[in-house]
Amino acid sequence: MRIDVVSIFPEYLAALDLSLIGKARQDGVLDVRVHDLRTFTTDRHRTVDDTPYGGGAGMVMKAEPWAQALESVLTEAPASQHRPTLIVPSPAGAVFDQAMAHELAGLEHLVFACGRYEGIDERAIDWARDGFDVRPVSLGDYVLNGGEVAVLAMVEAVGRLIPGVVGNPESLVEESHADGLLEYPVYTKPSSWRGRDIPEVLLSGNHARIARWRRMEQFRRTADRRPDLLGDIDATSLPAADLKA
Ligand SMILES: NC(=S)c1ccno1
Repeated sequence: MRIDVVSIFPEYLAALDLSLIGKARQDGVLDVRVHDLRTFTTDRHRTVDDTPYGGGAGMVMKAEPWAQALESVLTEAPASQHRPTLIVPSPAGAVFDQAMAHELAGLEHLVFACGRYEGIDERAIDWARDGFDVRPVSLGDYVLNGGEVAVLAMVEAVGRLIPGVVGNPESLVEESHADGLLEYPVYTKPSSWRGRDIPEVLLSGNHARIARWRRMEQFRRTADRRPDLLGDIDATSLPAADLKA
C-alpha cells in the first residue's frame, strides 16, 4: 500500500517511522511519504492560509497550495487504474471505525490531507473530487487542532491490517471490534499477584471451556461499556449458561 500525507507539520508524522509501521516501511510493505504543504507555496512567506470570507475567527487554508500538493501526489502515484482515496480528517466527517479500517486497508493508495486552522477552502476539496475519491473522516465527535493526530491513528489502524505488518496475523482475529464485541480480559504470569488470582478457568486446560468463558466476558464487557454495539443480539451466539469463571 502507498500512503501519502500532506501537512504543514510533517515532523508530526515522525511517529510513522517507529514500531510496526516503521518496520513495514523499511521492509517495503508500506510506502509512506510525508509532504510539507509549504513546499507548494510560491510567495516568500510560504503562505498557506488567509482570513475567512464572511468573517469569523481564525484562518482558512488556501486552496492553491493544496491543489498543487495533491497534483504532485497524483504525478508520483503508482501507475495503476485506481483513483487514490483522499482522506480529509475533519470533525464534519464520517466516523472512523474498524469496519472502515478494513475497507481502507483493501485500497491501493491512500492520501491524507491534514487541515489546520478553521479548515481547508472547500473549493480545494471540490476540485480534488476530479482526481480522488474524497472522504471526510472523523475520529470522533471532538475537535483537534489539526488532522495530524487523526492521521497517525488511522494509518496505524489501517496499516496493521496489511499482510506482513503484524508478525502474527492471528493477533488480529481476537481483538476488540473484530467480531463486533469488545475483547475479553487478558492475564499473564504470575497467576497470583498482590492477592489477586486469575480466573480459575484459564488454568483448567479445557480449551472449550476457556473459549466459552472468553466469549461470555466479551458479551459482559460489551453490555457494560458499549451496549450500543450489541444491537439486535443473536442469542444463539451466546455461550452456554454453564459458565463458572
Ligand atoms: N475529529 C477530528 S478527526 C478532527 C480533525 C480536526 N479536528 O477534529
